[in-house]
Amino acid sequence: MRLAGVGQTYRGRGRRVVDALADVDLSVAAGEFAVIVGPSGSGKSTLLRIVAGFITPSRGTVVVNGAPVRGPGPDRGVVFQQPRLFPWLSVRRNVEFGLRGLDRAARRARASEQLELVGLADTADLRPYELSGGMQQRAAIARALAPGPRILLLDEPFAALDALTRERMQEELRALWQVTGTTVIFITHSVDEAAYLGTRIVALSARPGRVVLDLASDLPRSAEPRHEPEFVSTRDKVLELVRSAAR
Ligand SMILES: Nc1ncnc2c1ncn2[C@@H]1O[C@H](COP(=O)(O)OP(=O)(O)OP(=O)(O)O)[C@@H](O)[C@H]1O
Repeated sequence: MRLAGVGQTYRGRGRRVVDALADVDLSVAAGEFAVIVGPSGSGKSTLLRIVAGFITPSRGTVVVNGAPVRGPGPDRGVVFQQPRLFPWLSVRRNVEFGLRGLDRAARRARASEQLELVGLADTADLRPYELSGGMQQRAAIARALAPGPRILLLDEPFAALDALTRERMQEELRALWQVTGTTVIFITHSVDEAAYLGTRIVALSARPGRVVLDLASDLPRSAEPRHEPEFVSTRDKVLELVRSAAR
């Protein structure tokens, strides 16, 4: 995935103009777990929506898997802060939703595989509202992964969860990333989350968002990675830059 000179200016009603992103150059290699962190309003969601193909940027080019992005596609799966599951469909049917090209048996098999992967095999026939928030978000991740995207885009997926569930989900997502080999682009405003998850941490400045830090990170995955000195030093480095860029 490569962004070159990407800028986004929103033109609202009347003369309201918002410069959300300015001149972003960013390459994410296949298999990376890239976390984009920045203060509120730094254009993180805008950047994700551009890569997803939901919006065409005002300036610059976006290339995914060697082809320019012209809209959403099955090569990119998206997970939002709210799970956005269809309440009238079972969990299984929600996961099958993005698999319309396949026949019924193949859809079912693929959905079962994904539900197994996220630990929801036993709840496949329930409706989303019968699941906890963390389980709903796992179902949303299974739905996004079901078509086998090359890139998984997540926009603050754990922000609405309680602290313990959030930590568990972070660990599960790391494990999923390791088994699937999917490239991950993860948006957060939490510096801790960025330092914990990313193999690559990209920090954006306050509006308009510009890249102010692009750091490779290789935390030792011990029993308590958050207690490792590497975690603390990465977090402090990111925090300092995000703070000074927000001023
Ligand atoms: N569709 C839109 N029309 C007009 N302005 C918009 C639109 N979407 C976003 N903006 C503005 O662009 C700026 C960047 O928004 P964006 O949601 O990308 O930032 P963010 O870093 O994800 O913020 P947060 O962490 O608060 O979610 C904000 O000032 C926002 O008000």
